[in-house]
Amino acid sequence: MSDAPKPEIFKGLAGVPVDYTAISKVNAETNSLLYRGYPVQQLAASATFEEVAYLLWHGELPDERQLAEFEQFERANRHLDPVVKHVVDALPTNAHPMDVVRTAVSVMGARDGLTADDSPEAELDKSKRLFAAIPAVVAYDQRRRRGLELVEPRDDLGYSANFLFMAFDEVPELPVVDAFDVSMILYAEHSFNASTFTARVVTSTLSDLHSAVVAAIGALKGPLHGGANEAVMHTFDEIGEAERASAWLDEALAAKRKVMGFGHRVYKNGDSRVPTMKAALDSLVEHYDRPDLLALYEALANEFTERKGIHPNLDYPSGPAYHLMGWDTEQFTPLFVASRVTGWTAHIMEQRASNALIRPLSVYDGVDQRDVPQREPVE
Ligand SMILES: CC(=O)SCCNC(=O)CCNC(=O)[C@H](O)C(C)(C)COP(=O)(O)OP(=O)(O)OC[C@H]1O[C@@H](n2cnc3c(N)ncnc32)[C@H](O)[C@@H]1OP(=O)(O)O
Ligand SMILES: O=C([O-])CC(=O)C(=O)O
Repeated sequence: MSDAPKPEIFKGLAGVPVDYTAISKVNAETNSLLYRGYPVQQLAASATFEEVAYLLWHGELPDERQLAEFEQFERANRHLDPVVKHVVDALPTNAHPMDVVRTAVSVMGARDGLTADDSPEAELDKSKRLFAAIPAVVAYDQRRRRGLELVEPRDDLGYSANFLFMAFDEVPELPVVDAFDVSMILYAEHSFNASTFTARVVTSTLSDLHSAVVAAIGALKGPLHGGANEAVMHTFDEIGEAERASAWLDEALAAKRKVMGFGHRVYKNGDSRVPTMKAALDSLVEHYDRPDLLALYEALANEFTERKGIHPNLDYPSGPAYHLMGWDTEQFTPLFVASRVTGWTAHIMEQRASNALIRPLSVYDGVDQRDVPQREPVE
């Protein structure tokens, strides 16, 4: 090994700014999150997810006419492509739903007539079509696992109501639609998180939009990132009831386990999105009359934050919220995909508009140069 001084490295790129972005601002100091300048809490309170998607792509909220046009486009592109359905049907029901949605997006890419066209118009068109098409994959995947038939979309319903309708074959009640829409808005965008950065790395090689989204889905699947919303529900199942939270935590901490749904790379004093998602969870708890679930939520959050000073992130309230709506636990992260595809594609377009190949340096830390041993030729 060389004994030359080693340059400083920033493991996990922690704290390293790598580019500018105009899409969102995560501010840990003020505990705030802005999408194109708008506080996410205000958007969650007064905009629909369709409006937020439009905002992320275009930089401005739509006016009435623009929104009507976009809604019409989204409703016209909601159907599950029969070829995608055929592929999904061929996958085993024990395949993880994230593998299914990743495969479905890959099939969509291979079938997309615009794959090679990276003009801004084509990229926007592909983004909107992915946004419209992913809910049918996620909803159908849950149904096929339950042995149920595909439910066709309804074009008289908004994005969130229709998404839930395709999954559960009934028009959901308003508090449920509202909570779901809030979750979609909060999950939509979060600057250079691991999956978005992955999408930007793939785009930086001048690869296509679908390839970047497929790679981003792979990054989101991990439990340190989007997979945590599923993991939170497994934790709740393990604990069972509020009274057991403290004893469960004793064991988890003694075993040096990570407690899923807590902690964040950027926010160290709490995730800006949690109060809004917690309010949505509260309304669901009331709607479904599940104070027991809320008691467990509070018991674990209070105990862990008090002991370790580590706060819940967005996945902590989202997990139980999706559970109350009736989603299977393994479908929680695909719901995150359905939302984050808006942020990913906005970043893909931003990266392409001002591209530089992303290729950092490594510091070699292996054996010094040496010669390959010469073997005697075998007689
Ligand atoms: C939408 C999202 O993607 S939000 C993130 C979702 N992910 C999770 O909820 C998974 C659980 N959380 C974690 O693993 C981490 O908090 C991360 C990966 C999100 C952020 O991690 P980092 O910024 O790299 O912080 P790091 O992992 O170094 O944590 C610092 C210390 O806090 C501890 N810590 C952080 N989060 C947790 C946690 N959830 N449970 C237990 N300990 C934790 C670490 O073990 C570490 O302790 P140490 O200094 O004694 O080694
Ligand atoms: O920003 C991050 O590192 C993770 C996160 O909260 C997100 O992607 O929403």
